[in-house]
Amino acid sequence: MAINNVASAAAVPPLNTYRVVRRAYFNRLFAPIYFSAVAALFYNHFHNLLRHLSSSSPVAAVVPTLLLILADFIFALIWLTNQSFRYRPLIRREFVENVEKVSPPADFPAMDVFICTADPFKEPPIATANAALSVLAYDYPPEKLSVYVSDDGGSQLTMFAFMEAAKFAAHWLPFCRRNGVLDRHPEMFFGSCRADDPETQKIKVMYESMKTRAERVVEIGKVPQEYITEEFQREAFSKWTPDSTKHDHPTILQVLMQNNDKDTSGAPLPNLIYLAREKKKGVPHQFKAGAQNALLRVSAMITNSPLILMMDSDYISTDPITVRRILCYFLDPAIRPTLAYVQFPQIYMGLNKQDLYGNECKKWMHAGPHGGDGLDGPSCVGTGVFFARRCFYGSPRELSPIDFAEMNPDRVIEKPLTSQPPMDLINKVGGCHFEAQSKCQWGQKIGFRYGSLIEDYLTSFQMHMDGWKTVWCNPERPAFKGETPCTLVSLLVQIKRWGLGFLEVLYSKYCPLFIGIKNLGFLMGGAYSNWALWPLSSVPFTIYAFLPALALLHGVSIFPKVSADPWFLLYPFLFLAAYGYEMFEFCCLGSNPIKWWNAQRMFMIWCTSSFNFAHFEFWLKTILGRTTTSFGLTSKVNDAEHVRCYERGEFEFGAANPTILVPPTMAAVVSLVALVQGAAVEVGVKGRAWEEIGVQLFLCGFGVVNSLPFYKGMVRGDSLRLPTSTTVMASLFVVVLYAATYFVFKS
Ligand SMILES: O=c1ccn([C@@H]2O[C@H](COP(=O)(O)OP(=O)(O)O[C@H]3O[C@H](CO)[C@@H](O)[C@H](O)[C@H]3O)[C@@H](O)[C@H]2O)c(=O)[nH]1
Ligand SMILES: [Mn+2]
Repeated sequence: MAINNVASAAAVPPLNTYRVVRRAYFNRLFAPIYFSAVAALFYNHFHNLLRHLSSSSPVAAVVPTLLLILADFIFALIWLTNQSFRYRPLIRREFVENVEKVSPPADFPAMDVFICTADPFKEPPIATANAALSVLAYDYPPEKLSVYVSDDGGSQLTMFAFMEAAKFAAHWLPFCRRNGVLDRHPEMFFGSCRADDPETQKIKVMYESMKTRAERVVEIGKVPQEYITEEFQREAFSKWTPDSTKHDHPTILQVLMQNNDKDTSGAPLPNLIYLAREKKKGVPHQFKAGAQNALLRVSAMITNSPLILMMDSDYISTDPITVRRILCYFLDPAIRPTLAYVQFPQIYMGLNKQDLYGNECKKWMHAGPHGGDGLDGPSCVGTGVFFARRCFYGSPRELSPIDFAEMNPDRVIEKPLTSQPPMDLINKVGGCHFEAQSKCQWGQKIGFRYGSLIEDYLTSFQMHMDGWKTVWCNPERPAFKGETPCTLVSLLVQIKRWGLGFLEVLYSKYCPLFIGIKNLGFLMGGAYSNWALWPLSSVPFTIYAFLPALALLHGVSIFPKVSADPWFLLYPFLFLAAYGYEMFEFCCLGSNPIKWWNAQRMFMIWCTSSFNFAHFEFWLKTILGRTTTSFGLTSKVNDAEHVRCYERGEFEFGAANPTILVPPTMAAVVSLVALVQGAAVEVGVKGRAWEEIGVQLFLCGFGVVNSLPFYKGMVRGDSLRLPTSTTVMASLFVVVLYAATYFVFKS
């Protein structure tokens, strides 16, 4: 049934409600005060600039002032656009118990689930299969549920794991139903349950055998003959020709389970479909966005469900009623017509107690969407998100042109899948030349949008500009949980990719600062701008990490003297108020001050490292006119020693190529040296009044406190210490910087 047909507007029991959080009102009082202080700071900056221009040594004074103006301007822009998220955050509640009163289960809309995976060695197929099992077991009519796996790795190893998962599902689904299991992710369930009754024991044995087989094939790198026992398996594997590679193979589609198959209790099973879209060397495949668009088209030919759940391979569902929960929005006649998607928060497993690396991303992954929800809705984060299929095809008012009538998002397929899907059409739409030949502007006007490594952000931005609205759903029991890199270098590389993705949007014709504010207004446009400006934070953080310290090393004072002077007092006010509010917001979102501290420290490291490298890569790419050629998939296989170190709460630096660690190490070195030089030589030996260089001493001290894990890493004895070569290289660069800035400060 199409969602538009469900429930008439009359006498619908409430499905959802919301309220604005109280701190929004406090912020409306606080923000104008802070804004006035920012304005005063700029008045002071420009006043100083004019003064310096007429001084006797203008270069030494003007250059630092200009850099500080630039840094503070970017800080101010980020603060200003961040107000969008603080203006009207919502708390929502769903009345899941009313869903069946609005629509009987037989009339629920069908749902397709898309799971993306890209490499069996970085994303273990058993984990992806577990993710699929967690959604196959949703508390939802199975004949209305279809799970599609997109395998950009085009690997038999992944398909094999899914064949095993299909066999296991026939036992697992009725087991979960019968026992009211809440954790329907087998690995998680068996990890936390004692399995002392015979039924659970039996199913655990089955699971372990499936896991062993799936892991074994990855270990040996192929599916051995003795594992291929059925004719349909032989047929499926024969779709790989001897010259098939990851980057060159035809479309491979295999239905692994379908509605006319029955589980062990006799109930129908959901559909489970494996897809490896066609790949050819030299034809751009647009990474995850390309995979999702192929899924959109292929699924249109088979089930064309009006609702689509998107999940990454490192993501699992942790609450079986989640589909019913989102129906509280998709069945609400007041919300439904313009609702593009319902986004759930990214909540991660495996974080250490105090979230050492700030992976939770409270500010961006929680405060941001929470605040966006009170405007036109949160931006999309790519996983744990339920879309209306319709939103990929034009604005709510107007359907875009489509390639085939089958792709019409409003086309309803009433009968469950029981026969072979139309392979001629599927080969066509799954083909790697299809988009280039289509007149429908895939990736530009329809489907997931191309042009940024963070397709989720760009796509949702354009959907909002098309007039769609979105919802942030954050239930008490998390609906999804995911994995996140827990090694420092892989995290920094991931953040670099995200930074590059934002820069690709910031410097494109879709720059939210212009087109966003123009189309969506100051608040919503500001919200999208805030995201896009994220990697630009590297400019002020790098300036503040190096400039005050280098100036101090040259004995130059660049800030107002510490005194009761109001121009000086601006500094502590702006610093403490910004930091204080952020910590307060963190705690309001269920975090604590230690996690906040770790997150702010990590953010500085991202800024000096990941975002600077993202800028470098972006400009290199722009100047050389290259398109992005690599995604830098995060590996989900963690080294045990790294994990132990992380769990102890210590930074682990060991990596084959730690260049990405050089800039934060430089910041650590320069802050420490400048602090010692400032306090001991300037104040101690030369007898300079400390008030003159007080702000610089404080900033260096702040840098030192934030760099403590780096100093510890330098002197630690274990194998995951900060490599000496990195420290030496960073120190050499600091010497170069010191020498280079000599001419500025001594001129
Ligand atoms: O060519 C590719 C590359 C990646 N992926 C899939 O994309 C997903 C995300 O990859 P991962 O390495 O885990 O990246 P993350 O940085 O963790 O992903 C986050 O950031 C992405 C970009 O914003 C979003 O799309 C994701 O949903 C979000 O979880 C995974 O399922 C991959 O299998 C593909 O399908 N094809
Ligand atoms: Mn991921």
